[in-house]
Amino acid sequence: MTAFRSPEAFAAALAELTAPDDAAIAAARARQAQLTKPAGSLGRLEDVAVFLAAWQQRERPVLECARAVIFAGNHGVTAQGVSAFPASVTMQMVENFRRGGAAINALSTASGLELSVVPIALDRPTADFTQAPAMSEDDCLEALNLGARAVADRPDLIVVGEMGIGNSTAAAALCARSFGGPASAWTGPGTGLAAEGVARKIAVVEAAVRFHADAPATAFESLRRVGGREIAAIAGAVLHARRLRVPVVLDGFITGAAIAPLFAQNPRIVDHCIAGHRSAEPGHVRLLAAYGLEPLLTLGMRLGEGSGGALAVGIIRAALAAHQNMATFAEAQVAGAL
Ligand SMILES: O=C(O)c1ccc[n+]([C@@H]2O[C@H](COP(=O)([O-])O)[C@@H](O)[C@H]2O)c1
Ligand SMILES: Cc1cc2nc[nH]c2cc1C
Repeated sequence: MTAFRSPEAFAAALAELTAPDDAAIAAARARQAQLTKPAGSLGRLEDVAVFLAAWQQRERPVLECARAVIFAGNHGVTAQGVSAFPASVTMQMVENFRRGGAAINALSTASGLELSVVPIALDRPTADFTQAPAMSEDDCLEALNLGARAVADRPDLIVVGEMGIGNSTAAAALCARSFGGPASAWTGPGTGLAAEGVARKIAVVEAAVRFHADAPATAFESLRRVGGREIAAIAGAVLHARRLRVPVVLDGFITGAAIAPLFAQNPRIVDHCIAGHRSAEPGHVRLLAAYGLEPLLTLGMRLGEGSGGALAVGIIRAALAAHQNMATFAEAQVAGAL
């Protein structure tokens, strides 16, 4: 399966986004209006049920096959001392995911999610993007297509997650390139840099933005130049999910930043996305505000690996349980509003 055969095919897919199903939205809203509660009293749970109805194209959406997918990649920019951890941790954490010992293993089980781990060429880190494009066109296309493959069987919902030491630097560079603003507005401690390390990281993001300033401002070129393999895979997964009308739950700052260059080209890209949580990484507040997305949870998490997205699926399941299982006023013989 090759969803994106060329940078042009990727751009064309981004230009032609599917729309939510208006009939399913109307049917789901009508059902919500009949359930035994004052109108609107379940707050965002009602919106979540209607959102899933819109993308699954049915009045009563389901989460029988819900999947968390973690893409992993290595980053040449780690040579600049931008992370509190060594790059070797990326591969070691992939092994931990496989053995079942990571937070995402526990949280995806707790939320009834199938878990898929997709390491991408970990033995070939991207180039240091302060000095060269992170990836070749072919490598970027391959990563986009690996992302698309993770949703090709049309699960009922997908949570996107990532693992990649150094990738909060790539995420900051993608945000700065896509939205502008000073590098300092998008750059934070990541895995736990102290103030001096954050200052160095800001200079690295500034250098990256400067180095690529004259490159075409397309989503593909931004992903290729200052992204990473796991970041491009997330972009490919989100875009292909849209083609298949699979709703997406975003995780933290890095999964959000993966679609920043797509948003700059077509802001409708966030319409089939739920922000699972708001990460403690400072740039995430600004990013979610730019997208107009209100996170479901704010728990001070900043782990990545899909953990906040997985946790939000518990809320989404509750929203669907209420939508599916509550009695209507007529069924329960409860009087409606005066
Ligand atoms: O999801 C987030 O908001 C988040 C915030 C900070 C760090 N992370 C995780 O930590 C790694 C990136 O941090 P760093 O410092 O190595 O750039 C990567 O593996 C992410 O999954 C994730
Ligand atoms: C231990 C560790 C686990 C992670 N999971 C996602 N990013 C991570 C970064 C580190 C350092």
